[in-house]
Amino acid sequence: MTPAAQVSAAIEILEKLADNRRPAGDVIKEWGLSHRFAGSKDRAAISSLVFDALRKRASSAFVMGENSARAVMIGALREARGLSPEGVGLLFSGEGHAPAPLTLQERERLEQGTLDGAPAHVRGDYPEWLGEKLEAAFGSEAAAEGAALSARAPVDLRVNIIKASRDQAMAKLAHLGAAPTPLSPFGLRILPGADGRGPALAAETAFIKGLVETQDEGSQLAALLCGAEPGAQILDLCAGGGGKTLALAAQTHNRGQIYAFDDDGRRLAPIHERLERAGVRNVQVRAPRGKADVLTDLEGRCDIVLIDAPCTGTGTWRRHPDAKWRLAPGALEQRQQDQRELLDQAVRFVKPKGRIVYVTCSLLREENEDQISAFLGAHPAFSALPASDVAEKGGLPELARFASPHGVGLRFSPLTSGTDGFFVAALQKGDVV
Ligand SMILES: C[S@@+](CC[C@H](N)C(=O)[O-])C[C@H]1O[C@@H](n2cnc3c(N)ncnc32)[C@H](O)[C@@H]1O
Repeated sequence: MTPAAQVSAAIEILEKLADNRRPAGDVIKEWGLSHRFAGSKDRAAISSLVFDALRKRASSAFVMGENSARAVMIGALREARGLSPEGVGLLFSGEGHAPAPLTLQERERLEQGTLDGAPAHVRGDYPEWLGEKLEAAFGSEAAAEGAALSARAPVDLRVNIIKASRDQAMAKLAHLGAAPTPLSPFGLRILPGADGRGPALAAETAFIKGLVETQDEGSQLAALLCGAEPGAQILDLCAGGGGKTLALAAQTHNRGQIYAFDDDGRRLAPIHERLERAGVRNVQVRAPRGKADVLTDLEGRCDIVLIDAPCTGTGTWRRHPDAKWRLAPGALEQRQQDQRELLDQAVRFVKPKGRIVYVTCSLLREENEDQISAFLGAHPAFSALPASDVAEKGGLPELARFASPHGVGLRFSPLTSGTDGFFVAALQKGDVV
């Protein structure tokens, strides 16, 4: 397919997405199945165009003065890809499978359209209904945070220190331009290409041999801030595919025991292969078994209970830009309910002086600081560790500068830390001295 035909396909997919709240990945896959002539490189290029347009959907529509899929694509070619009006015009030639030529008005908008006077939710490319909540979290920086969330994310890797040092892994990935991440001592970063596509990591020997795992730097920091020491008893209560479980196993140097649980057994499925590849030997996977309580034996025994809570994922919009437009207020309420229940459930596993580490990849106070203050109100036996103590325990005292301005915990975001958005709070059983 020509680049112009790929743009036509992206517009077709954006039209389908405008009518429903379906995940973009599903609609792109469907398009591929009904257009068999498109090869894998075409599909990747189309997917990248769709994601760029979704990242900048509101600002592109504003610049173009219209919110059709075509207008959003045209605007995003300028806003996300920096194409000149001439560059866009070359793609919109009307020849073959290219989209129809630019109208006079479209060209004019491309040349002169600006975000001057645009409201914060447009400048920040997020849904209007979330505006108040993001302002509660970020004040006058809400639009700037949103704009940072609407940029492309790099590919971050965590070096598996069970198998290699960061320098050794970096040398193996030098051909991809891998460089150290600024905050995590085990992170490597690979920047996306001009077309927005990342490297084919699954084919890399360093990945196949378990030297590296894909993990955003913010997620690496959240795992480090658990302060897990070799020999610790750790319950990873929302282990999912095991991203944090693997990081904790490396931090504990395979010593002690990590119990990986998730109430959705299907989500745990990839963990077995990942543990094997990483050379991890101190993880027990506790899959749910009907109504049986598979965690009873852990009551009162854990040094750390990690709750990597289900959340709105507002901190990961760089990687899942469709999620911001699909998010509905009801989903936020449901997640808050899940989080409250998980915090209550975690209590029974913590031993005296042990702690709950509560993590979300959300930026909303409702899912973060507010949850923690409600928990502390209901559970006087627990105290929040100050951000500086959490950072210290994680071996990264300099992270104390990310202390939340809204009370307990630490906050990371694309604008402040260059990572996905994450919130981390540690709640100790017993007084903090
Ligand atoms: C943010 S994801 C976990 C990601 C994972 N820890 C990682 O680092 O790759 C949240 C997980 O919580 C699980 N979950 C939701 N409600 C739960 C509950 N009540 N008990 C245990 N797990 C739950 C979901 O199935 C989902 O896999």
